[in-house]
Amino acid sequence: MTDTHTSLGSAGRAMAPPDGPDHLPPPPPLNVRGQAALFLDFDGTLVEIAEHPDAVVVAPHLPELLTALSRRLQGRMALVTGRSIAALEGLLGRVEVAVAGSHGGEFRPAAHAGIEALAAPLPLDVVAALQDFAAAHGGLLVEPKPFSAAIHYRGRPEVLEALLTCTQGLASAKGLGLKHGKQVIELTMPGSDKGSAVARFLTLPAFAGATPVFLGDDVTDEDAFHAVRAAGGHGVLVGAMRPTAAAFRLPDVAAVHAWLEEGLGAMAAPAETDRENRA
Ligand SMILES: O=P(O)(O)OC[C@H]1O[C@H](O[C@H]2O[C@H](CO)[C@@H](O)[C@H](O)[C@H]2O)[C@H](O)[C@@H](O)[C@@H]1O
Repeated sequence: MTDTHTSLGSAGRAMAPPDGPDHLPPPPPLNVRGQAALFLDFDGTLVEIAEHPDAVVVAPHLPELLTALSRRLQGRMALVTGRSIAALEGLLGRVEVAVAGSHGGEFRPAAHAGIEALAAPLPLDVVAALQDFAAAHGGLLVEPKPFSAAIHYRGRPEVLEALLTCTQGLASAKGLGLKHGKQVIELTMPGSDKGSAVARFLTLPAFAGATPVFLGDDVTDEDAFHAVRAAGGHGVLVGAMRPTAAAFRLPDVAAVHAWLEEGLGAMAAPAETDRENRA
């Protein structure tokens, strides 16, 4: 099944460059000696897309890989997902990594910190309106989150036009953001997206002076690609080529895992780095 979605970032920016290259090179190895900061999307980047949000398969080594990377980067790493943090941890377990969830609506600034709300809760009547639409159209999946709600139309492309009319009306009436991802439309509280989440991480002491890298597959990751570019870093598009603000590309989830493992393998543990610095 193809994943059709809009060609605009969620902030409505055209993804640069619209007439840009038809291919992008693979990213350089993670800059282990420098001050790399690593930001990772989840669905389509760390796990393959599945027919249902609960059906994704987490590779057994993935939680350990993420925790090890975060430690080696001395906390300069975060997962930045459209899922709620609770849903993410339901799949991954409690990984020791900073996280932004619900498209930047919720924020855990460090591995062992509490979760901060960066947006007001979505009004309950918005979720009810999406559930009414879902019931009237053969039972689409509605995924409520603390600061956004997703309605999935995977396998039901015929409802897209009506769904866009419904969600655009709700977004306009309630002053909400609308994100059109892979076979999903999400309504979000205004003022937060993956770009604002990355920018917030970069203000934290742990990320000071870091050169950020963001890996993501979906158009909703374009806000984050813009944010890392603005901070002197770069985005890595995962999947098929499309107009994007990313500078590099990896073809699939397997290539992402291989790139992360290569980066981890090349990294000296902090204790070893200290020894090298003293030598
Ligand atoms: O930002 P992400 O971590 O990539 O999350 C984006 C959305 O991912 C999930 O939906 C997508 O993945 C599902 C499982 O592969 C798939 O069935 C669905 O069609 C995709 O849109 C998740 O359910 C959403 O809440 C996330 O916002």
